[in-house]
Amino acid sequence: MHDGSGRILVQGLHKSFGPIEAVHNLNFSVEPGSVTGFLGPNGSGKTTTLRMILGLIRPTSGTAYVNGQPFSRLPNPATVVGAVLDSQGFHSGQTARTHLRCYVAALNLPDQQADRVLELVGLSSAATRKTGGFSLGMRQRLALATALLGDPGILILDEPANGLDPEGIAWLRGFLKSFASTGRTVLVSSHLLREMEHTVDNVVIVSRGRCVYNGDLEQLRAGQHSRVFTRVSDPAALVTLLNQEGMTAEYLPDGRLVIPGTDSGRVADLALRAGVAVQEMQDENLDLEQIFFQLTSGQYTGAAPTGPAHPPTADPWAPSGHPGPGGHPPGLGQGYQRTSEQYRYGQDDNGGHGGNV
Ligand SMILES: Nc1ncnc2c1ncn2[C@@H]1O[C@H](COP(=O)(O)OP(=O)(O)OP(=O)(O)O)[C@@H](O)[C@H]1O
Repeated sequence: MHDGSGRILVQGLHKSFGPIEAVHNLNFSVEPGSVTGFLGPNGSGKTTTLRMILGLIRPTSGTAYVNGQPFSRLPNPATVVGAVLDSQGFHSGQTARTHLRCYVAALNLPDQQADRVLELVGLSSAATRKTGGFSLGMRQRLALATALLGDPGILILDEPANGLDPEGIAWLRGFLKSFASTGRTVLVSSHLLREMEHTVDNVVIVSRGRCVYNGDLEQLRAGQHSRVFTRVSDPAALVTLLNQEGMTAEYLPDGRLVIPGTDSGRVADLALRAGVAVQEMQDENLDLEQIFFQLTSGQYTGAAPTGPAHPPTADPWAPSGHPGPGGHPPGLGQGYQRTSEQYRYGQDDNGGHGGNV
């Protein structure tokens, strides 16, 4: 029997498709009573992970538990988990109600459950319309309605905001928050932080199949996410002292150093101790979007964040075939376009994803 906890637990999950390592040693839990965002750039392994949680593909190693059980062992899974991985699979000639009634029959539910879920997702007025004429937003709602048929305690949705207009996103936000507020569990993936920023309470952020942050969104926002750009007379001497103090620094192509997780006062003190002259110093505080970008090593190509501008110069960091200046969000500076490993000084113990964040 499942434990009824409403908890999703992912332990050491790993998936390779031949030479492609889609998911690498993922560990996280999703708790009931809150909305958890599963965030990461395209191709970072979100869908693969959700499919493993739902027992649709077998992990190379590791396990995912839902209510204390692997999904495949859940009795009556539709009453435990409602999932939407794809909102395209409707028969275009069927009405919304007929589509739902097929599932109602398969799940042995009362007929009126179809109309109940249509009402929950705000589609009652479209019950008799053929799904072929549905907008993307209506399809998303109908897919959600299908997932809700078994009155599940857990919802798992893959990119449910894709293609929704701002009104649709606001509706989805209200729906998911109210679902979670009744003590139920929501895990929702997105490659756009901005879409989910006001919807989720907790986030699991993945980049290249690895977890780079797992925790409270507010803590991520409130954490120490400042960095300093500086030009000094002897960068190597300053970097040596920074490293001794447990800090990291990177060289920018224009000769400046960028030092994450600190402020100009501390850097000035260290420069004095190192006996180097400071020629230029600038503080920068990262907003949430920039933090996300930094955590995902510049893989993120979502909505452009705002921030202090940096001089637009030819981008020597951009890998060939990738956009140069203008190909990355404005305001981030060139330091965020390249992979961190290429020019990082000092320690980096989390795979090069901005260890100070
Ligand atoms: N069936 C498969 N066969 C081979 N490679 C796959 C398969 N499924 C996924 N991949 C690869 O695994 C990696 C992770 O893909 P996945 O779809 O899980 O990422 P994602 O974060 O959901 O991306 P998106 O937001 O674009 O859907 C990608 O490199 C993808 O090409």
